[in-house]
Amino acid sequence: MKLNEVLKNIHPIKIVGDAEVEITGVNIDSRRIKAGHLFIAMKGTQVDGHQFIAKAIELGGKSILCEDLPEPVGGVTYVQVASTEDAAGKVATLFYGDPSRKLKLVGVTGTNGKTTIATLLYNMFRKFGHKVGLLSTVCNYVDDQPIPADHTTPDPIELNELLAKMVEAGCEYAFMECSSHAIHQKRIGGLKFAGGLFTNLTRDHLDYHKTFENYRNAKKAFFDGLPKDAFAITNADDKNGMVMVQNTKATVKTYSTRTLADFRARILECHFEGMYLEIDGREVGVQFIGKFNVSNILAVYGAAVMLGKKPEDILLVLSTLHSVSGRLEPIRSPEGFTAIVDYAHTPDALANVLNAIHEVLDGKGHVITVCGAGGNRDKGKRPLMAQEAVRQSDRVIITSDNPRFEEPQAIINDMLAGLNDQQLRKVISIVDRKEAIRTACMMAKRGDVVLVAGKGHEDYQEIKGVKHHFDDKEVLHDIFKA
Ligand SMILES: CC(=O)N[C@H]1[C@@H](OP(=O)(O)OP(=O)(O)OC[C@H]2O[C@@H](n3ccc(=O)[nH]c3=O)[C@H](O)[C@@H]2O)O[C@H](CO)[C@@H](O)[C@@H]1O[C@H](C)C(=O)N[C@@H](C)C(=O)N[C@H](CCC(=O)O)C(=O)O
Ligand SMILES: Nc1ncnc2c1ncn2[C@@H]1O[C@H](COP(=O)(O)OP(=O)(O)OP(=O)(O)O)[C@@H](O)[C@H]1O
Ligand SMILES: N[C@H](CCC[C@H](N)C(=O)O)C(=O)O
Ligand SMILES: [Mg+2]
Repeated sequence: MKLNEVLKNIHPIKIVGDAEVEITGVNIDSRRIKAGHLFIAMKGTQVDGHQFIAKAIELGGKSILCEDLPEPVGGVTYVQVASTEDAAGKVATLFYGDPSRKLKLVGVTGTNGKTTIATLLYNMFRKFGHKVGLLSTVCNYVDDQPIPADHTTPDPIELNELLAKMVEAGCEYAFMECSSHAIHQKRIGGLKFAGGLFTNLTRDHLDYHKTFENYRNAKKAFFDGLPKDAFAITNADDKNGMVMVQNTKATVKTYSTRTLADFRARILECHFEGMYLEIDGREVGVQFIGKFNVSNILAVYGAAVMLGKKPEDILLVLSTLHSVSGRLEPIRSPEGFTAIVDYAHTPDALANVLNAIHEVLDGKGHVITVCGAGGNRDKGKRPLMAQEAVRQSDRVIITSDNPRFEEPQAIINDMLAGLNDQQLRKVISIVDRKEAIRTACMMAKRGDVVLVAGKGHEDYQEIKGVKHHFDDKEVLHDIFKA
């Protein structure tokens, strides 16, 4: 492909050299440059990619997209733009054949529920007989082929490469999570969305966005960017639900478990095995628990309706779907208590999961919670998470999540600092996560619930840059076998 073909959707300030040069690849990371690639130099949060331009040329890069023109090297073409961050997605999309226009792409954003909703939509549309793609925190899929994910939303190059693979595999639909980081860094730039979904907004990632307002605006930018022929489905029960869609060109639809909305549901009955719901006047049994999952299910239902599926067919498939890996996943112990592995890693998610557990327990058992908080992430949420855990549990064991480059005990101390003397009486702290889970299981009696929160599907614990194998579910199964 020729360089000028991938520049069609951007407005270069200046081009130095041959714009007709053939390019064999596009990359934002100099370390991945191969002969003939276009290197896009981006100013990141850690380093300025411009300092790797020489390295990219040394590795065979034949063209450079940048904001600041360096001293030119013969035989290399330079394209200057105002923002490489803005250009990267638009360029990558054209290089990969504009894949998002060749399938129906639906994005999900919000603080909690993205993985759940995107995965349920993926499972549902496969059950409808379509080939489907999924981009999510847990794993990416090109039809039935899993491709490991290390971000919630991949970088613009990997993202378009994956979408192109989906198109090539014959996928008609793709469902993806759009994290606030990704929207803010324009990783999704240049993509054409058929629809967007909003879940909810509570505090997270303030380490990155600094203020709640910036965080909200990052999410809102996704809806601002949707085209006229897309749909925007928002949660009318969330304070920020209508804010999200106030400037969108897309067709707005709402869902609610409480007020008037386009898509509505209420709980008729609930057990640990699932719930009976009434959705838009029809009854359906689902294999999920928790009020927040009713919202997630409604978002899925609404998206399927907007994608042209019939309500009765949607409900039939919904009743066959089950919980997403590490999201409210129950494991029964031989002693007769229930362990629940969940990915709740924000104060709000913890509160919701504990609520869901109490809805089912209905006062007939104790709740023992094991939780921690991730290192090198939002510190402000730590004391709040401890408070939420204590508020709705009989005992709490505070432990390590992914300490990353922080001291595990220091993170635990930040959590404990949120508690008063009376609250502290319910709490013990054990740095070693395996020991913490084991201790919780020793405390539990028949009918109790042990909630193991924070890591969900993760099969590692990240300590000082190294990912050590660790899997909450595996630890529980080992304890139950012994
Ligand atoms: C804070 C953050 O979001 N950082 C992301 C960002 O990196 P950055 O801008 O900091 O990059 P940088 O390290 O400063 O480098 C600048 C540029 O120089 C390039 N470079 C760098 C070194 C080199 O030798 N050569 C080279 O070319 C880099 O490729 C980059 O283009 O852009 C990169 C490419 O897209 C991401 O991989 C990187 O994710 C980091 C690893 C990360 O941990 N991100 C997390 C916080 C994240 O994105 N999480 C969200 C949401 C999670 C959630 O909602 O739960 C996610 O979508 O996963
Ligand atoms: N609609 C919801 N409202 C509140 N909490 C939710 C909701 N859905 C899921 N949760 C809780 O949040 C946790 C994370 O859910 P999920 O992985 O679906 O969210 P996510 O938005 O993908 O998170 P991440 O930002 O880490 O990718 C779940 O384990 C559950 O505890
Ligand atoms: N994708 C999120 C998930 C965090 C999950 C939790 N286990 C942690 O490590 O904090 C993040 O990177 O902030
Ligand atoms: Mg996710």
